[in-house]
Amino acid sequence: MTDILVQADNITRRFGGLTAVNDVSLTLQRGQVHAVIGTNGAGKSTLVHVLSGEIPPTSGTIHLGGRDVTRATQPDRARAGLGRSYQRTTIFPQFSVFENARLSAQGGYQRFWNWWSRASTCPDSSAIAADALRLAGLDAVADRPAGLLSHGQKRQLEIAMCLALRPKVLLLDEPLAGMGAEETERMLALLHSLKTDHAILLVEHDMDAVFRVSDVITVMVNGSVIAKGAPEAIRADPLVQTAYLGETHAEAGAEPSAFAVSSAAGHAAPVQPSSVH
Ligand SMILES: Nc1ncnc2c1ncn2[C@@H]1O[C@H](COP(=O)(O)OP(=O)(O)OP(=O)(O)O)[C@@H](O)[C@H]1O
Repeated sequence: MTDILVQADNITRRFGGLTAVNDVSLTLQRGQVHAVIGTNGAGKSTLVHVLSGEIPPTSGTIHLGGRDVTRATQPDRARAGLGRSYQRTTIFPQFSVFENARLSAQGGYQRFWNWWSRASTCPDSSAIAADALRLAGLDAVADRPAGLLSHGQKRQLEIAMCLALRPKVLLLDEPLAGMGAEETERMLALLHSLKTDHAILLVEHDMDAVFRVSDVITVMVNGSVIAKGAPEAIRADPLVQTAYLGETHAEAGAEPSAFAVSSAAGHAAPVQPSSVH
């Protein structure tokens, strides 16, 4: 059985005369975090929108688990195992953390409607929600109103709500935005633990985090892929250095400041799975 869950081939997306995504191909594989990085306006979010089914590609094809979903709707792709988180928070603040996860589970769990029983007593969606909260490291705060969570915990809850739909693939658009150092560590540990059973696409501006957690990195500039490979290869790629720094710096052999790593040894610290709370 192949572990390639998503195969996108030659994706192009135009907005009028602007080519936001230009002939991009990528695969998402179970067990891997595949990051897509690039300067502002490079086309990263547009690519995520196309993969999730929010907008159609102008051309190209997308296969999910071997099935052609290029023209499938967003709900159809979600049912086929594609989950996504958004840059904005999408939780119900007045509901408890558990209720948020359960509502999400109910959205994805299909059963004959039972008119006379309360939705909150549905054992299936409750079990799925509890599972998703445990995976996301939020079981200890399950009863808290979601609006009272810290920013980092809210982002974890979004991922839990995504997990409650029981996806095989996670498309994560800037999950670290606005997070402090401790929250970032927790989220990286969560991504590290989730990749065992999922294929993860990560769009993220925090380069230190990207280089620590990713197995594969695709670099986009002006809609096109200029490099793809393991983090070490991407860090050393002259084309990438030029794109991020400008030619003069790259020729002088400087490391792009965006790729600077935080550890004293000069290597990014590995993610510690045990730090998921
Ligand atoms: N709905 C739209 N209509 C017209 N142009 C769009 C639309 N969405 C995106 N674009 C344009 O497509 C290009 C790529 O945008 P996109 O948001 O995908 O880039 P990005 O790499 O995600 O940028 P950022 O890192 O700033 O979020 C930009 O020039 C943007 O202005």
